[in-house]
Amino acid sequence: MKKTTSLSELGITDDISKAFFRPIQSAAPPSPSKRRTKISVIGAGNVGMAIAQTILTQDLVDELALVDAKPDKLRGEMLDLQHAAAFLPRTRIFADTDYAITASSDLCIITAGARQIPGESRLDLLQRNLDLFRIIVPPLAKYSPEALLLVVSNPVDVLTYIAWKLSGFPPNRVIGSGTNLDSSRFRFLLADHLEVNAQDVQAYMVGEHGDSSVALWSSISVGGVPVLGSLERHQIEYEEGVLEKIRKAVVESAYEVIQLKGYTSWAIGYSVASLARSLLRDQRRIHPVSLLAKGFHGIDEGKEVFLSLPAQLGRGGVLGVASVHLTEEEAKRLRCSADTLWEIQQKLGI
Ligand SMILES: NC(=O)C1=CN([C@@H]2O[C@H](COP(=O)(O)OP(=O)(O)OC[C@H]3O[C@@H](n4cnc5c(N)ncnc54)[C@H](O)[C@@H]3O)[C@@H](O)[C@H]2O)C=CC1
Ligand SMILES: CC(=O)C(=O)O
Repeated sequence: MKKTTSLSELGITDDISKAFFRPIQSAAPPSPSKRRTKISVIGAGNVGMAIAQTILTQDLVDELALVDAKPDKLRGEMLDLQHAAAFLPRTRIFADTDYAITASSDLCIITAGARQIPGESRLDLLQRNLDLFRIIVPPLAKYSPEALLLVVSNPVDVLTYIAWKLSGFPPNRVIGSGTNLDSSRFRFLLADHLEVNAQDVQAYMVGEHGDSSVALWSSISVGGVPVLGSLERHQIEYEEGVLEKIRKAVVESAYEVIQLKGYTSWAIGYSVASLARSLLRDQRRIHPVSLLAKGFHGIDEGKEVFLSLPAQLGRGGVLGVASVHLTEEEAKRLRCSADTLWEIQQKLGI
């Protein structure tokens, strides 16, 4: 791939900066212990670029590396972002088809791969994206052995398991974006219905990022007030059918966007940038993300599946799983999701 045209390539040397700035007397070089933070985004498609641009506007890193298999598209995307430099916090952006540019990343975000066409489920993408992950994950692990891996490509839960196996990383450093997005959709629908701000609604979807995701009704609160308890106190009846309709609306919202515009991108961009912030800035915030879920809520210890549960995220990756209460029905649905994913994984031979 052709390199960015820099001023030095045009024969303009770094010495020129001396015409503008002279060092102060007795200045020491920058401290070697002050490391620059770096994120690599693999896949410069709709999702990868939405994530990249959200990361840039939120000033999350010093360096952003982009990798894709299509060199022209990749260079075009890189230049387009670089041309916004005058309006953005200073971030060094570079791109290549060679994974060497991802070296020493703090966080690698994988978005490469096939996406659903209308009518396809996320699980339908598995075989195509499994083959890609065999190409993508080993070099990422080789060039950034200390990095956190954040998987976005679908089906995200099974691919997070695969990334864990292929990387050899400890499970706390391999995370799937999971139901962080589904939970945002859930909060939006609830906030819209209740006419409140979605940021004041605490509500989690857990389990598979997909058709079998589980809504945790008992833990929904608005401004700290538990919603179901409050309805009961005011003797407002609600029906299980209504709750299931809202859950279905969350699940179907991705299909609707794909039907209408061909893909989803903006919401996943913000969702992943929020995860990147919690991880790299050690925010210790709780996010529902896909993690190694065996042993939680009755999921068999022998079943190595990745599913979303509310987890505390920080610089070390997954710091812990929140002890949220699940009703017996919710736990049963979660175990059902785990069984489905486990059966799929058994057939992969990984
Ligand atoms: N987890 C989630 O919540 C969400 C996941 N997704 C998933 O994200 C993935 C990407 O979706 P889009 O960006 O819309 O697709 P896209 O088709 O726009 O982009 C995919 C990119 O991957 C690149 N690619 C293919 N093989 C590669 C390789 N070996 N190395 C590097 N790059 C490679 C392609 O050149 C393309 O630029 C899909 O699997 C989609 O289902 C999408 C939205 C939300
Ligand atoms: C495509 C997808 O996984 C989503 O938007 O939820």
